[in-house]
Amino acid sequence: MANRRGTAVPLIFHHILRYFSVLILSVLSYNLNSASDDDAFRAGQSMLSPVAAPSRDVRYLLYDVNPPEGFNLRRDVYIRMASLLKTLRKEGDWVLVLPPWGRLYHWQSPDIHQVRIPWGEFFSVTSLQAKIPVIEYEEFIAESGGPFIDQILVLQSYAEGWTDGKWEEKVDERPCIERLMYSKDKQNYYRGWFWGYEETRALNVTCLSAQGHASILAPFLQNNLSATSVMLDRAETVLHDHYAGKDYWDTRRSMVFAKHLRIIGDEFRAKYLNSTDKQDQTPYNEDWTQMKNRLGSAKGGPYLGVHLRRKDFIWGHREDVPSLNGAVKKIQSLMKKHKLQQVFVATDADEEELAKLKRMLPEMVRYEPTWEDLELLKDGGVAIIDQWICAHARFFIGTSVSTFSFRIHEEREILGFDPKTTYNRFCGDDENECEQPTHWKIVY
Ligand SMILES: C[C@@H]1O[C@H](OP(=O)(O)OP(=O)(O)OC[C@H]2O[C@@H](n3cnc4c(=O)[nH]c(N)nc43)[C@H](O)[C@@H]2O)[C@@H](O)[C@H](O)[C@@H]1O
Repeated sequence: MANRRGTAVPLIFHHILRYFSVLILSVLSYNLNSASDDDAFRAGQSMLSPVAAPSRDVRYLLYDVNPPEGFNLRRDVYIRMASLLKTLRKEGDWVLVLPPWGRLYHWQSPDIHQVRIPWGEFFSVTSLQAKIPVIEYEEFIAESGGPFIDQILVLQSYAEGWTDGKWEEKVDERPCIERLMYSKDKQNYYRGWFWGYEETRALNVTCLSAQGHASILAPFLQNNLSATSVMLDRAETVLHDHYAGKDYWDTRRSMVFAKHLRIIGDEFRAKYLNSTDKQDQTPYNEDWTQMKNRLGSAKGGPYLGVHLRRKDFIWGHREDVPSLNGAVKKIQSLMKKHKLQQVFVATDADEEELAKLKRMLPEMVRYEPTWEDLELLKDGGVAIIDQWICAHARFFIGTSVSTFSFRIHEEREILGFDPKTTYNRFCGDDENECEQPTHWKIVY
């Protein structure tokens, strides 16, 4: 119920905003009607900027990611943007605008509205705010006075690749290499995907070749631009400032799952897997800044946790992904080895593979939401519940190079599990060297 209320308010808000933005756009288009060429348009822009001056000297950093990228890579890009924001704030009052969730390739549940989803439906925004200032996109629209983004910088690599085969960190404004995903409307504003907010427009779009860690963009944003709101598109182009360092872990720890999702996961654990925080020694503190479970202190619930990535991972016939037969054999041997009677399986397998899996592994426990649950939680919420349950298992095994599995590793690291129980993956049936995942030790 809480979730229903949570979505209803932004929807009304959205309609009001849509009304006002259409009004603003019509007034502006009337004023700018005479701007026939680009120069006149830009001259008009500086006099009549539709972005109302915010009360303080705030600058907004927005970002988006390459459309085919999935949920858990996007969570990783958030960490990179958080580092950039931290660097930017050394010289200005920058705020990170959270890109609404939606239209993700993997979120294929039919008949469910999955666009313009605020971060608050999946994560605790107050927890994020304990690390850096963030606001939801609709707050940005309200605060900045309209659905306009001053400047979009589309990040790209260098057309010429690495110079002399040498890795060098650099940033330069360059002609766009790929066809832009933005087009001009009648008023000469740029329209684009903008997370499903049809009324959003950008005033300017240019391309920036960037090679290096996220914070190399800071001097360019601080010194070369006067825009109040800047959006980095293809933000995954830049790397982590310091992967798995203290700052990385602080931001990662601040990405606390929304409470209603954790509660559903906990109730499921208690009901079907005989697993509670007390018995499992996985205490959780709502305030992530106060949470520091010693590595090895968590015991975990009496079940094996499995993340079995299928769909696009098997279509490519990758050699590091097992057949269903191979996966079931490994699961059974792990259950025997660790004396576990139950196995929880998180998977994106299709109906046909699921039916096979159920036949081969009848004891398998899965979180299967009803259509009503799914409508409320969305594919992203269900993915988080699956991850939460896997994160609490006594022993976990995931899928090679899946960021879905990586995020479970991190969650278990935060909960204080012995790394031996976490950094495990399935091997392909014919894989000769089956290297296991790296242990990225938590840093406080
Ligand atoms: C090939 C690459 O694969 C990468 O996927 P990978 O890292 O596994 O992980 P994700 O980026 O999360 O993308 C996989 C998506 O598939 C669904 N999914 C996968 N496994 C499960 C599961 O066990 N339970 C539930 N509920 N949902 C699952 C979920 O929507 C998840 O966000 C993509 O991020 C890249 O963009 C690219 O497509």
